[in-house]
Amino acid sequence: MPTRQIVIDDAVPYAADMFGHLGEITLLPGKKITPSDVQNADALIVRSRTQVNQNLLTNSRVQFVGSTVVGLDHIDQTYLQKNDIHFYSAQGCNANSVAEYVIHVLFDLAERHGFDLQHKTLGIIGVGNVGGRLYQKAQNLGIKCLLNDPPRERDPKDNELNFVDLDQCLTADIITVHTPLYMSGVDCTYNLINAEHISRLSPEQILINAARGGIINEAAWAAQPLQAIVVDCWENEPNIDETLYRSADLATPHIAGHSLEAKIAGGEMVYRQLCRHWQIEPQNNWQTLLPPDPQPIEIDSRTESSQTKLHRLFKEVYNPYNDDSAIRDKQIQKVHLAFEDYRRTYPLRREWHRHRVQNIKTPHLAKLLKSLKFIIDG
Ligand SMILES: NC(=O)c1ccc[n+]([C@@H]2O[C@H](COP(=O)([O-])OP(=O)(O)OC[C@H]3O[C@@H](n4cnc5c(N)ncnc54)[C@H](O)[C@@H]3O)[C@@H](O)[C@H]2O)c1
Ligand SMILES: O=C(O)[C@H](O)[C@H](O)COP(=O)(O)O
Repeated sequence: MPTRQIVIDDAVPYAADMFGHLGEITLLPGKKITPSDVQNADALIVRSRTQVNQNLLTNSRVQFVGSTVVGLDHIDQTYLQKNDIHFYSAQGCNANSVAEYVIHVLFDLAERHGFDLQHKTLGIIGVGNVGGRLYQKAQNLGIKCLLNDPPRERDPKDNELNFVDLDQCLTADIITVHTPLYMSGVDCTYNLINAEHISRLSPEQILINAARGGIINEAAWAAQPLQAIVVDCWENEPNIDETLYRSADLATPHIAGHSLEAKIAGGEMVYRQLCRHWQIEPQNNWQTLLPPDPQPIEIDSRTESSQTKLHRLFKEVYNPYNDDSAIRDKQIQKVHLAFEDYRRTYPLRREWHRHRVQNIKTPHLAKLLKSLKFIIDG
């Protein structure tokens, strides 16, 4: 049998080590994969920056497409299905990474604006893999939540949670969206939070988009006085809107899902699916290449409040403002240029469960950290 050819987005970590025993690997920047690159490929492994459609695949022999991310707006699934091309998407691979990003942001906003998160309500629009994990974490932290997810609410079998309608959810102190980007249909999410909704928000409210640009009306959002505007996902990335960018309290370049664990999980889920598709036994030796866990973190202060201690801990683990300042510039053209480069060379970020915390003297905090999946020592 001729050696199989596999084209992979070079932003998939450990791709050659993971997929190398399945065939001949060609690594390319996701945005630059062309029809000629995939013409003789048997499998195509992408992230979100490759538009997978007829233009790309019409003359290729690709029979397997794997997307190592969650969003599906870059994939023409109808075309793949019509042409009997097996498609697999790593749904949920980065849910924890995004949920942790939002919690880090909440703690930072609480410190900057001097409020206690337990006195705030969090409105979660879209309660799937990301929204569901965020809800769990928020509950563990004693944050009251309002949940909005009409598709789940309509499902008679899905009765574990209480949902509210969008208008009710938009009364929360802090609102965060975690839906897919649907351009049409009964659950259309494009402009889901429209100018009318935004005009009714108060200056004390906070609005976060770490899902997809376009779910929130950006022109109205930029003009509305709010306590904080947090944007990770933008329309027309990387050429993001300057007015919204200058209005944002935190502007990150679509990295909420970019923890190392999330990127590896996405690649591994697709890898194992391709092994199943080609009936080849998966191998694990690439896992020996993973970086060691971070150094343990000490928390030994009995004086500060739990929230302050937690906030110090969270900042030590990850500070989203570093991802803001990394590309911030007075000239928007420089921000546009830095946006994609920074994402492709994103610094190492480890999820909470890779961190050990030691010397905790307050049992309440130890219990709370365990519920948030930090590893507690002593
Ligand atoms: N910023 C990032 O790095 C990042 C990372 C992961 C995912 N995302 C984005 O976040 C989205 C959600 O990710 P996920 O893994 O939770 O997906 P998911 O499919 O598990 O969850 C999406 C949820 O949204 C709900 N939903 C659909 N239409 C809705 C509507 N009109 N109103 C309210 N809820 C609606 C669905 O019922 C589902 O429960 C993804 O589609 C992706 O675009 C961004
Ligand atoms: O769709 C997703 O999973 C996320 O938006 C993810 O951050 C996309 O990652 P990218 O391919 O843009 O690096």
